[in-house]
Amino acid sequence: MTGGANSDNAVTLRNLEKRFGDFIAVNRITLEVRTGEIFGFLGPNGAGKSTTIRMLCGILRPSAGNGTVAGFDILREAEEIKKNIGYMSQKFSLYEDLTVEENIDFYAGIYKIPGERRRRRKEWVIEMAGLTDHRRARTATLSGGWKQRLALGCAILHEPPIIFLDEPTSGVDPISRRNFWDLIYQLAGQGVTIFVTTHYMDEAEYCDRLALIYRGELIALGTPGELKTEQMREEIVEIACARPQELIAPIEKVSGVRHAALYGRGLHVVTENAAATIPAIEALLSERNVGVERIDKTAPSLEDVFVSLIEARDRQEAPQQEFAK
Ligand SMILES: Nc1ncnc2c1ncn2[C@@H]1O[C@H](COP(=O)(O)OP(=O)(O)OP(=O)(O)O)[C@@H](O)[C@H]1O
Repeated sequence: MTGGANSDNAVTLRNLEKRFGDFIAVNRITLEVRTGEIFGFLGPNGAGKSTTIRMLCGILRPSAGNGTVAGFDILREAEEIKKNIGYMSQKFSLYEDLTVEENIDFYAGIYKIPGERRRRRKEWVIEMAGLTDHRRARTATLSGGWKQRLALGCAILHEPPIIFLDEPTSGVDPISRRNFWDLIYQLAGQGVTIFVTTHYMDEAEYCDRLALIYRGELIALGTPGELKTEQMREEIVEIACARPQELIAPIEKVSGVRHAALYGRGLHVVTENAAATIPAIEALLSERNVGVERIDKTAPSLEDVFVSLIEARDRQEAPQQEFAK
């Protein structure tokens, strides 16, 4: 296969698998990412997200299966893929001892960007990252948000059509995260495909489509809206009350209740049947003399959906096992 920017799919995976000895880190994942899409790749720690991204970027060889990135075969055309993607990990890959400009020059050299285009791209990165007044500052002295935008700029100096971001916002403050996502939207608006892993549910909501992986397997795929309406078999009861943390254990003993978790100032209870659960919880709370400000059936959040899908998978595989985040 030869590469091509005109393909409808920026990424395709067919039964992609990675084994480390006997351990299966990525288990036959099949999916497609469309050109220009912001695709979120989610899953608990150790689910296999980074391993998948490393195979897609041509850094790690799959044990089985195949795939393409920017139209290039991940098994046979890894070098072409590296030229056509940007990759940024949570570690940012910046040289702390170098200045902002020196870091940009270093990456421009790696990507072999020639003269005039190099100057133009360098100015673009400095402006995009808001570093005009700090271009000669040592990178070590920059705040986390600035480093993050500089790292993104360095990763996309060569204007790749596809960008892989592996937990790009971990460890930066909420305002910086928001600014970072504004940049992501701008890039996607220009037709760039974004493949991003994150642990933050608000960021998952910003994605066009999401894949959830767990223990190396793909367990859900769809838009945030589809996942909330189609993937969730249980219903959610939201409770606003005092001392919600003390109520988790007794509520989880109510018949039909699968799980209860703190949510804002109250609780989200995952149940087989909200209509039956609400009176049972009301009775329990009145027995304990806990005043309830509000108790209602509500739409699930993405976090509810993910917790529910992961717990369902755990029950299928090992009925006694508890989900450890
Ligand atoms: N080189 C390796 N050798 C052996 N096991 C590995 C190797 N790389 C990853 N693993 C294992 O594969 C599993 C998946 O790891 P991976 O880093 O892909 O998870 P992740 O979903 O990215 O997790 P996190 O959110 O913590 O980054 C983990 O159990 C990890 O310990």
